[in-house]
Amino acid sequence: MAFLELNNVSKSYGTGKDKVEVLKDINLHIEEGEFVAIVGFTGSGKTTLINLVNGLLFPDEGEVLLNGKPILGPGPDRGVVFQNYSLLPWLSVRDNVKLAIDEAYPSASRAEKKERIEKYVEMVHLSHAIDKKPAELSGGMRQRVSVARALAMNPDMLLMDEPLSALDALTRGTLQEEIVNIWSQDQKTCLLITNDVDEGIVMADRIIPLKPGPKATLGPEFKVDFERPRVITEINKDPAYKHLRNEVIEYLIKVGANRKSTTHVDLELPDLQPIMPGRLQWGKKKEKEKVKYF
Ligand SMILES: Nc1ncnc2c1ncn2[C@@H]1O[C@H](COP(=O)(O)OP(=O)(O)OP(=O)(O)O)[C@@H](O)[C@H]1O
Repeated sequence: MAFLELNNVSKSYGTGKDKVEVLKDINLHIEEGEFVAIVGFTGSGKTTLINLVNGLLFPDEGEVLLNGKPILGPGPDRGVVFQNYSLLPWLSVRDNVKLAIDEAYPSASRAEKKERIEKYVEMVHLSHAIDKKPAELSGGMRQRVSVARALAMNPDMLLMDEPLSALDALTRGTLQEEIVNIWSQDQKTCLLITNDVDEGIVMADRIIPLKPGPKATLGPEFKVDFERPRVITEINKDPAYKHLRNEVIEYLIKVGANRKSTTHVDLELPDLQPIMPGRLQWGKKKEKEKVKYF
């Protein structure tokens, strides 16, 4: 039994002639401690898929099981990081994180909660900004708060729905590295939704494409065997990296073209960019980032 199981899951919105069949026959098994990236096209149903795991949606057919039990709703066992940060603007960093801790540890003492808040805010390098409000933070800092808030609940699983897609390449790279570092310390099970193949390769153990919808289903998995920590400036010189990247991209282009020829719908491809010298070199620029945030 896998830690997370989606068995023959289908999900539609609407009824009658307005019915949209978004996901069809999704089968996904994730082992405890594994980091899986789902990479897919805009509008293919990635958020629908993560909401089925989060417990905000329920399948029309099939089952979603966590630790062998059906998911009945959201819970502190699953921490979620969204694309749009979803912080409460009138609360400080401290109080945004506290909200999550209050939910996950309602009977903890005030001192225990304080210690926990400070530990996770420090983990994402934001101690200096703990009393600031979201409006006083950059996009990258806000996303760090989201990550701290999700982790502070000590969830069994971290769900990330395109958490970094609104960030610039440097901040994105730094946060990818930080999330992976935290993941490797805590060995949470992670499900990442992304439209960036490089992000999947740098972060995940497996990349699984979600084919374009309607009736989107999962494609074949691509194993990512590179040793960790993965530094993009190192692995992008590796022919195996280029080979894997091209394999995933070629697959996505192929399924995108097939779907386009049968549906007459204009598909927006995921973020497929050629490898450029200097792109995503956060390994080198991390020091600069530190100067900015510490
Ligand atoms: N509540 C809803 N009611 C009706 N249709 C919906 C609803 N939510 C999503 N859809 C439709 O389902 C499809 C998949 O949406 P979803 O948000 O899961 O895709 P996505 O892959 O996450 O997209 P994006 O990459 O643009 O965020 C889209 O066609 C969308 O319009």
